[in-house]
Order: sequence, then C-alpha cells, then structure tokens
Amino acid sequence: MEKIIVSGGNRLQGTVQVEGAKNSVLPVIAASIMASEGKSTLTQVPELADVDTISEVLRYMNINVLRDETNLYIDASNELKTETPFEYVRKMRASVLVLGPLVARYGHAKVAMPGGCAIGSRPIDQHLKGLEAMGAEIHVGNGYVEAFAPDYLKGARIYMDFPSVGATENLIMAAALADGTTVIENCAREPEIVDLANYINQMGGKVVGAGTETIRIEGVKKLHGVEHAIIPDRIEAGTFMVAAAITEGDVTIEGAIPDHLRSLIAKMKEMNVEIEENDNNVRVIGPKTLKPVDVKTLPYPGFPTDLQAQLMALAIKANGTSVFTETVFENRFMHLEEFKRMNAKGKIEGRSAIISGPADLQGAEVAATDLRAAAALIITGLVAEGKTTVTELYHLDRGYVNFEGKLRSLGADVERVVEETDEIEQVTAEVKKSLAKAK
Ligand SMILES: CC(=O)N[C@H]1[C@@H](OP(=O)(O)OP(=O)(O)OC[C@H]2O[C@@H](n3ccc(=O)[nH]c3=O)[C@H](O)[C@@H]2O)O[C@H](CO)[C@@H](O)[C@@H]1O
Ligand SMILES: C=C(OP(=O)(O)O)C(=O)O
Repeated sequence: MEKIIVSGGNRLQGTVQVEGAKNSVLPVIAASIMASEGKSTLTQVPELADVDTISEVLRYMNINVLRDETNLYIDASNELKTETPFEYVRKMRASVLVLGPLVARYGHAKVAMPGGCAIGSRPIDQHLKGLEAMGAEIHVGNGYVEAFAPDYLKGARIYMDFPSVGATENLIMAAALADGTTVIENCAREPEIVDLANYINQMGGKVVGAGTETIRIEGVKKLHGVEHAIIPDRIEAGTFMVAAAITEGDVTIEGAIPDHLRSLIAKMKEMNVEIEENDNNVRVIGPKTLKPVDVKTLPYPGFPTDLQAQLMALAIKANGTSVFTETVFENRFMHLEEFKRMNAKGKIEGRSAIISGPADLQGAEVAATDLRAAAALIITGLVAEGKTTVTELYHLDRGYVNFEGKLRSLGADVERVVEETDEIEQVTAEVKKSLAKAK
C-alpha cells in the first residue's frame, strides 16, 4: 500500500502550476460522446485517475480515445454502445454524466446507478426528473438506471429543486440535441458549467446563460468534434493557496483565476493572509498569526465544499474559534477525526464543526476519507511537529496530479513510499511461489 510521509517545519516558497480542472474535463469528455462527426482534441487535460476511468468508459462504448500527456484525442463518430457497466461507476460516480449525452444522441442509455460515497448518499433524482421532463421514460432497477426516448428528447422548461452541478451538466447535454428549446431554472453556476457550455457551443450547440441561474438550450440536429482547452482547476489552486498560508510561506499559484476563487480569497483575507491577485496567478503570503473564521459551504459563487477540509486545516492554526457549516453534503467532516489524531481541537454540532485554535499539531498516522481530506491532511502535516503518514492515497490521486512532487518543489519535506507488504502478505506470496514451482 502506498503512503505519503511528510515532515513538518518547512516554509513553502516559489511557484506552482495549476492543472486543468477535474470537474470540467469530466463533463466535457462526457459531452464529446455527442460528436457524431469529426474528432475532439482536448488540451490542458489533467493526468488524473478519474480521467483514465472516464476514458475507459468511452472506450467500452466503442469511442476511440488516445492520450498524449495533457492532450486527449476523442473520436465518437462510430456507432456506440448505449450501456455502461457497474465497474466504472464503482470507480467514479461522475460516470453518470454519460447518461444525458447517450439519451440525447441515441434515445437510449443504460448506466449503473452511482452509489453514494463517504461524503454522502449522492442520489441522482434531479438528473432523472429533468430527463423525464424532456420526455424520457426512466426505469430504475437491479442497480441500473435505463432511459428510453424512442422519439428522442423534447425541449422543456425545468425548475431544479436545488442547483445540482452534475444534474445541470447532464441536462444541458441532454438538451443540446433535443427537439426544441429547453430552459433550466435554478441551475448550478460553477465555472465548470460555463466551460462545458463553451465546449458544446464550439461543437455547434446553442447554449446561452451558463454561469447564471437560468440556462437556455436550443436543440440542434448534430454536433461535431472540436479543439478545446480545459479551464484551470480552482480547487487545486485553492489547495495550494492554503498550503502556502499555513506554512507562513510565499507562493505564486500560476494559472489560478482570481474570479473563480472569490469566496476563498475573501475568507483567507479575513484570516489575515496576504493575497496578491494578478491576471493569471495568485500570490499568497502566510502571516505569523492567523485569525479564526466562520464559513458556510454553498453552491457557487458561495464557498465551495471542495475547499472546506483545506480551510479547516488553516483554521486549526488560527488564534480562536472557527465555525464550519457544511450545507452541500451530509457527511463531509470525517477529516476532523483525523485532524484530532494530530492534536487538533474540534467538535461537530449538527451540520457544523467548531474548531478551537491554535493547536500544537503533532505528526501522526492518518487516513484520507475523501480526495480533499487527503490533501488537507498532507497540508496539516507540513506544520505538525515530527512526521505525519497519510494512507488511502487512491482518494488523493483522483483529484491531484503529483501533489507531493509539487509540494516538494516548493520546499516541503514530503515523499510517497510503497509500504513493505506485511508478514501475512509475504508468507502468502511465498506459499504461492512454492505451489507454482511444485506444478
Ligand atoms: C465531478 C464533479 O463535478 N464533482 C463535483 C460536483 O459533484 P455532484 O455533481 O455530485 O454534486 P451535486 O451538486 O449534484 O450535489 C450537491 C448535493 O446535492 C445532492 N443531490 C445531487 C443530485 C441529485 O440529483 N440529488 C441530490 O440530492 C447531493 O447528494 C449533494 O448532497 O459538485 C459538487 C458540489 O459542488 C462537488 O463537491 C464535486 O466535486
Ligand atoms: C467530491 C469531489 O469529486 P467527485 O464528485 O468526483 O467525488 C471533489 O472533487 O471534491
């Protein structure tokens, strides 16, 4: 098993480059399914486990997908399968994003139901309600969701119960090839939604209003492949901003778009962090003393749930009591128990976590509970006394490219090691070897 070992005490200094956004490239790759002509070339694609997983999904469907470092070449002009098996959804919930594009192009899709994950049940009722409004017949059973639209989808007016990111993306894609115009109200406004809309419009689609609470999509007959550059990952950028601040460092995050980070910048300034905004980067200088902060996670442009664990790490070092309220997911404070193993002080009350700082952080063995918690625990290890070991790194690799290497380039004492297999595993391996010889 792999683990990351980080030794506390080093200030981070220098420049780090942000990758393309995981939460943009996944829906964009899903949308490429709708290109019945031509090929798509996606650039600034992050080399993440989730990108490999969704690429496997597309190959299963008979789509040609080739990767060359941060470029992805997709040719969906073949006749495609309209089903995807559980094995992919098990690895990555975002596989459900192929539902909308498949129903839009073929009038049929059968996709394994995405289970929940550690942070919550994460149902897809909003996705299905919108597809039904566009005329799809939905069957759920045996762990699968199947959508039928033999006369293809029709434009509709859809009011979302709340601004679900994935549901907004699935419905934009479904509407792009529907017959007529669709209006989606109370939809998500994330920058990744705007990036998806831009890609679909480059393909020949007609999407207007992305980034606002109402999006209007005029269905077209067909879409074609295009070249598209993925926007920078605001969550990775924010993660490195916190890493700089917590170590009293001085780091420039190249590629960060300040306008995508307004809520984090505001909260970090409240905590006495110095932040310099430039067109294509953000410079962060961490203070000797941090002030506490109150944060409530909300749909964009509110404070992002994906930066909650990271800012909590910073609050653990602040002089005073901070309150974090998580309104997006029902179970996204599991990292607090791991922080407490490092001598952090905090407790959960309902949907809020109360953090009492500053803590005298001690290195410990901790386990990642989701991909953002993984990053937050490593960041906390940067300022703990002694060594911190972080396991369950498959979480981290879903959302960060070479996280420990980038931290090392900024001066951190951090390495990824492969844990020696334990005795039972070693004995098992030896027995297997002997049996093989005996045959
Ligand atoms: C690949 C990707 O882009 N992932 C992001 C996306 O996830 P995802 O698209 O899954 O997040 P949603 O915005 O859909 O979910 C927000 C909340 O709504 C609930 N919900 C969602 C859909 C639905 O039909 N019914 C329902 O109840 C979810 O369980 C969750 O509690 O947005 C989240 C919220 O910004 C981010 O944390 C994730 O990083
Ligand atoms: C929750 C996240 O991603 P996903 O929706 O892919 O699980 C995240 O990026 O923090």
